[in-house]
Amino acid sequence: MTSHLELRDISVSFNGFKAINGLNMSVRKGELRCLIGPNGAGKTTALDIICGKVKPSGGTVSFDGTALQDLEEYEIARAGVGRKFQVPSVFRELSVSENLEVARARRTSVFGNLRWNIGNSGRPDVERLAELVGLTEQLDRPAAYLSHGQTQWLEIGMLVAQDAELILMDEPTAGMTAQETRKTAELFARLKGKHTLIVVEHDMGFVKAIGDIISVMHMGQMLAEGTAAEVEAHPEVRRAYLGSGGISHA
Ligand SMILES: Nc1ncnc2c1ncn2[C@@H]1O[C@H](COP(=O)(O)OP(=O)(O)OP(=O)(O)O)[C@@H](O)[C@H]1O
Repeated sequence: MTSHLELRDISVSFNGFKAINGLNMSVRKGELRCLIGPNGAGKTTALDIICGKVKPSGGTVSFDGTALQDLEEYEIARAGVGRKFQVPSVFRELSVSENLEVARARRTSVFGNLRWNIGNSGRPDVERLAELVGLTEQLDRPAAYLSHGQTQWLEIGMLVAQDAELILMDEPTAGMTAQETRKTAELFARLKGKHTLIVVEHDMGFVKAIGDIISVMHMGQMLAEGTAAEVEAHPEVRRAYLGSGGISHA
């Protein structure tokens, strides 16, 4: 099967330091890929490259056959790539439904949200989006009053409302309670298949709960890929995590 997203021989330097050094990664359409690795491995930078926040000094990023590496951030967003940052970018003074409306208005597809059969008919669409991300009871609440977990779900709902085909997330469960983390795993299971997801995570319990294939980065390169059992047993992965409490404390 041809890949949906393909990073080939990507390099990035910051002031002469090679943060990414010959990175390769292929992700299939509809896949939920977890990206793990010790601190400083280059995971966040890899997401920054895909969404255009950081430009590679070498290599190519291909998404659905389109070369992204030379496009501007807004052009990459328009091509269907959505990024969720660690600090959510919701409008705190607007209600949940207003935030979802704003995101729907930013949608690039003229056919409505085909992935979820969410069309152009107004509030019922917003209600369906809120249901998807578990915020039905909060529809009329200002985003400022949401819990930390609810705010993360709202931002994910906004990416769905924009019809982002590829959703990139950096540590989405950081700061969440155990119950919120569980609900997030359930949400990701619903999104998988309809969207392609790349999730950078340190919580191995969460990674095991959601991921099919796990990619392990180390020193700006791809060290290993496989199931949780495969990467945990991989000698080089074990070596990379030496001194950091092991992969379970990634
Ligand atoms: N804007 C920048 N300027 C200089 N160095 C940077 C910049 N961004 C990242 N780096 C360096 O590049 C390397 C990779 O950073 P990155 O944040 O991608 O790693 P990470 O795997 O996401 O780490 P963590 O798990 O700690 O978030 C690190 O050594 C980091 O200090």
